[in-house]
Amino acid sequence: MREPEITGEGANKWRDKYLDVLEAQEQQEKAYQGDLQLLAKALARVSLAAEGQHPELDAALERLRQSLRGDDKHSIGQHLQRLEQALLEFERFRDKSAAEQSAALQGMAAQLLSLAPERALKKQLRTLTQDATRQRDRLDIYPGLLRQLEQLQGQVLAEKPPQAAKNNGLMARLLGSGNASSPQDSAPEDDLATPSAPATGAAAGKADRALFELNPNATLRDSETVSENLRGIINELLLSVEAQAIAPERVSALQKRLRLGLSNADLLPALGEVRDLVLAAYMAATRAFAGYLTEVNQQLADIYQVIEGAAHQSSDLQQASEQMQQQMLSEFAELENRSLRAENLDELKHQVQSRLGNIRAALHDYQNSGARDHPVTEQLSQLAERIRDMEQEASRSREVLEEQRTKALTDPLTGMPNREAYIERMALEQQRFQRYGHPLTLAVCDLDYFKKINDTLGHQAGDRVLKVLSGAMAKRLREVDFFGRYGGEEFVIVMPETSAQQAFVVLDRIRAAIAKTAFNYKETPVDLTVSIGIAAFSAGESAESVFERADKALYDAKAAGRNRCMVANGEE
Ligand SMILES: Nc1nc2c(ncn2[C@@H]2O[C@H](COP(=O)(O)OP(=O)(O)OP(=O)(O)O)[C@@H](O)[C@H]2O)c(=O)[nH]1
Repeated sequence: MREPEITGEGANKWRDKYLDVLEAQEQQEKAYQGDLQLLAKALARVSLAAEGQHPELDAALERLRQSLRGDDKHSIGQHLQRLEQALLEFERFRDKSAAEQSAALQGMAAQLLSLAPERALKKQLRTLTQDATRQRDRLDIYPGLLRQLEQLQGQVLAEKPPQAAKNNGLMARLLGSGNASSPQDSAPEDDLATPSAPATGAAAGKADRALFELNPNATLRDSETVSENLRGIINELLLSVEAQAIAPERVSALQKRLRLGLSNADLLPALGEVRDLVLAAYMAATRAFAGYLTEVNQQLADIYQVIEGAAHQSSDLQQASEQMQQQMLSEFAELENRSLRAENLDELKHQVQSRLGNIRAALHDYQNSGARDHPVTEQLSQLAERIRDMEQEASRSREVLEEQRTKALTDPLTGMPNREAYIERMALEQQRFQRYGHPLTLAVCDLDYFKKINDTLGHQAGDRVLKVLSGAMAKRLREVDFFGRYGGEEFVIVMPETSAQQAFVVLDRIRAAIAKTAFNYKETPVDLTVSIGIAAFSAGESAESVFERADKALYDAKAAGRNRCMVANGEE
């Protein structure tokens, strides 16, 4: 068959169309080539900018650039693959180096904190440390943090004469080097009457600022003794775990060594001993509980066996038995389930006890269902007896756990609730505040010139003051108020159903009473005053934010001359 002939006009039309398409394609290709070149240029620039981070990454980037220039026979695809590997390696390296930088920043901040700078600087240093911890993956923040640290360092060092910093190196302060207090240290900082009693020695004079620093170049002399602060911390640690119960001789030997004063050579072994005692206490508790659970399991297995045997008895009995078996199986399943979900020992024990109670009730029902005359009943009643014993044991364990919990929430020095207890109580009060909207006020209270008491009368006197003062304040508050030690010489007071103004009236009365009270330490009068910052919760406000405002008000009270209460701005 013949092809239809294309006329001259038709042929022209097709050619024009073809030429148009060809031109459009050529332009597209040109544009594509242009984009490709721009992309290659941009990639080369970016790769140059990324240089200097890590040697392997640099090498991979160089190869990529060569390939982009066409100097390399390998394809870009191969180089990109290698680059990806180098980037993964770099990411690991970057995380590690971020962690190291963060640790170094924190270490530097800790050193400055150990020089006991004034409150505002101390606070800024702590914030900086928190920032370095919270955002440690963000390398871009480090230059800013370093600049901040540099400024703070300048301010701290301007505050502390370099001489004092040099003579009282951190390690020396930690260990109470035996140097006499420098005149700067013992000079009164203010117009408060200086108590007439002589300082109780250099160790006591400097102990207050002790912080532990690992300094590989520190020179240690055997005559140096561990500062009172460190001793206090170790003692508190021993008191707060059950070490006394499991290794009383080791604990009293360690306490004796601490009382007599540790030489530098003894310091590390003593810390090792503390670590071992704490671990031993923990392991003993874990072992005891594991033993208890094994016993529970054994009991449950015994019960199950007896019930299974009973399942083949008379039909009435069999029905009762099957019913009980069902109940038991579901109790076992529930026990297993809840044990897995339990978040702490206390909860776990509670679960075990309540499940055992259910199993016992099921046994009781079974015994009352006509099974009394059956020989298996005797076995069951023996088992029930044993389960009762176990329940009593579980209840005793709960009491012990409750005691431990109370200990964990109590500050061992003052016997007052500690910061953990404050956090717990605050969360509760905040929930109530959100639900009912009744006024809720927080106050932060700080002893004035406490460092001077430590410096002039010694650390033990300081401890005594903290104890007496906290008792004096707590007893003047209502039952519903919360009073706790937040840390150091700082206390917190949570006052439900109280506005900032009402809190001011109460707390200012307490402040005045403290200022008027004659405190004595070994017959030496001690002037005690407190400054208090007060802030009331406003709708939707977080506990941290209220604390910050109360703390700021406390700063203001200090700055305005101390021995006063101040309400946070805008609440008067
Ligand atoms: N004895 C004793 N001293 C402590 C304890 N905790 C913190 N300190 C000391 O309390 C002192 C607080 O000193 P600073 O923060 O300078 O405050 P301050 O001397 O009270 O001065 P202002 O608060 O500005 O009036 C430091 O010397 C700490 O070592 C403790 O448990 N016992």
